[in-house]
Order: sequence, then C-alpha cells, then structure tokens
Amino acid sequence: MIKQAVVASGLKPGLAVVLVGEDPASQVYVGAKGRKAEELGFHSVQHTLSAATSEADVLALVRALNADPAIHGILVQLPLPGHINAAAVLETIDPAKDVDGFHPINVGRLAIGEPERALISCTPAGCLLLIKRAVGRPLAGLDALVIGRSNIVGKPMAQLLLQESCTVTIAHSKSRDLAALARRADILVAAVGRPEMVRGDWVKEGAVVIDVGMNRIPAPERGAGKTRLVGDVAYTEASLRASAITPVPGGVGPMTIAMLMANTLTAACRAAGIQPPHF
Ligand SMILES: NC(=O)C1=CN([C@@H]2O[C@H](COP(=O)(O)OP(=O)(O)OC[C@H]3O[C@@H](n4cnc5c(N)ncnc54)[C@H](OP(=O)(O)O)[C@@H]3O)[C@@H](O)[C@H]2O)C=CC1
Ligand SMILES: Nc1nc(=O)c2c([nH]1)NC[C@@H]1CN(c3ccc(C(=O)N[C@@H](CCC(=O)O)C(=O)O)cc3)C=[N+]21
Repeated sequence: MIKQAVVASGLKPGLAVVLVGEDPASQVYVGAKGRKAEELGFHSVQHTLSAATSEADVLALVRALNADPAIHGILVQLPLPGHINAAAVLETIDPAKDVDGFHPINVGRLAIGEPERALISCTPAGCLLLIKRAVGRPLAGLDALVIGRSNIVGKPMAQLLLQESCTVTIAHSKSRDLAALARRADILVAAVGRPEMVRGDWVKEGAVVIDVGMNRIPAPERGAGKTRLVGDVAYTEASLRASAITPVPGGVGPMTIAMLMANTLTAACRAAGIQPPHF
C-alpha cells in the first residue's frame, strides 16, 4: 500500500535515524526501520553515535538534518543516555520532519483536532488503522479504554480515539478496578509493559483488542537463558472473546514501522507541495 503510494508520488522520501549508544533492543528496531525504508526505495541514512556523545553534538546533528533537503523525516531513537535531555533534542527537530510525532507542535495539533496538519506518533496511528479496519464502520459512540498514559503511546492513542468520537477512558497505575473498566470497553488498547496483565475475562464479548506491549520474558522451555516476546494481553484467553485481536510479535510492532514510512512519505509530499496519500 505504501509502496504504490511512493511510486505514485514520484518522490524519493528521505529518512534519517539517529541512534545514540549501543542498546541491543534499539539496534534491532533501528535496523528494521532502515531495511524497510530501503525496501520502499527511500533515501535512508543511519547515524550511530557513541553513548558518550554530548548533548551539543546530538543537537548539532539534528540541526544539520533539519537543513538537509534530501531528508524529510528525522527519528531519534529513544531512550537516550541519561546525560542527554530528550525533550531538548525532540524540540530541536523541525516539526515538519518529526516523523515520530513527538514535537510539542505535533502533539498540540493532534490535541486541538488538526491531525491533518500534524505528524502523528506511529504506534497509536497504526493502532487506529487496525481498529478502524476491525470495526468496519464509524467508531463514534463506542466505549474505548486505553491502559497507559505515556506521551508516545497512551495519550496520543486516547486523543485519536476521541477525535473519532469514542467515549474514551484512560487508565494508569493509580486506576482502580481495571478489570471492570475493561469489561465495558468495545475497544481495548493495552500499552503498559506488563506481561499478560489483561486477562481473558476482562474482555467484553466482541471487543477489538490491541496489544501494544513488548515484554521479553525468560523462556526456559526454549533452553537455558532464552527469552520470548509477549504482550500485555493474555492472547489465547482474550482471543476467545475478542472479535479481533493483535498478536505479539507480528501485530502493532510491524504496523508501527509501516506508519513511520507513511509519515516520511507524508512529510516528503508536504515538502514538495503535493497532497499526501490517505492511509
Ligand atoms: N509496538 C511498538 O511499536 C511499541 C511498543 N511499546 C511497548 O508498549 C508498552 C508501553 O510502552 P510506553 O507507553 O512507552 O510505557 P511507559 O512505561 O512509558 O508507560 C506505561 C504506562 O502504563 C501504566 N501502568 C503501569 N503499571 C500499570 C498497572 N499495573 N495498571 C495500569 N497501568 C499501569 C503507567 O502508569 P503511570 O503513568 O501511572 O506510571 C504508564 O502510564 C511497553 O511494553 C513498550 O515496550 C512502546 C512503544 C512502541
Ligand atoms: N524515537 C522512537 N520512536 C519509536 O517508534 C520507538 C523508539 N524511539 N524507541 C523504542 C520504541 C519501540 N518500537 C518498536 C517498533 C517496532 C517493533 C517491532 O517491529 N517488533 C516486532 C518484534 C521485534 C522483536 O522480536 O524484538 C514485532 O512486534 O513483531 C517493536 C518496537 C519503536 N519505538
């Protein structure tokens, strides 16, 4: 779908990914983003900086990328090392190139109901596409529960569902009786980071369940020291009641990467003064 849109646009979108430090999980994600960008015929560059790089040097790189006309999207992989102020880095990215949608300008445009002028955080944008596809009709009036209130997933997810006129509840670590809140939800999004916290009997019959969680847990059955990836939802139990549910792996993660590519194409179209495709 994105490939055809790239060809139709006649553009060569440029994506720059900045990785500071050697976190192995981040290396895996950044590698996956670069491969997908190349597969789609993007101009793809990766800047890998040592964990000891100063904040000033990271800011200087971001400013250089802001000024580079071949680059339409800039992603600085999080988390950053502790001595670097992440907010300062994110706010230095040109909002028009902020394909993560983390800059306060883009967050604000989403919050005031102007998503068509914003770039929207990839994970919640991908979740919304999956939800719309599963529901197959307008979401207006449906009860949605988002568990998690982070700036990168929970809050923008809630904003997007509100924009679709859902009745949105946001739950977090201080919420009481999550199970009761979940049982009312036609749309249930779990973005917590706790393995299989959402049980099958929390799921309303026919609900759409989106599992954002990525938890690596020990898997001794695979051999000593081995791990496996599980979500925030007990998949097998929940799938008996849900009308649609995303697996982990193979669900929201790959969709997030696809939305990053879509945002980069959108940014390239806007820079060229042409109408971006609608996904
Ligand atoms: N698939 C993908 O592309 C992505 C996946 N992820 C995954 O999604 C998960 C969430 O990520 P992220 O939003 O960054 O995480 P954060 O750690 O920033 O946020 C977790 C949220 O869950 C809430 N929470 C923690 N414990 C509970 C609990 N017992 N009951 C209810 N709420 C709770 C926290 O509440 P409080 O605010 O009160 O502390 C917080 O709001 C992680 O597993 C992460 O790996 C993240 C980004 C992208
Ligand atoms: N600036 C920034 N933007 C991000 O979007 C961002 C980030 N920092 N930091 C980390 C989180 C996490 N994230 C994932 C993306 C894809 C998968 C993904 O494709 N996962 C595979 C499995 C991968 C595996 O096996 O480990 C799957 O779910 O099938 C996972 C996680 C993006 N993030």
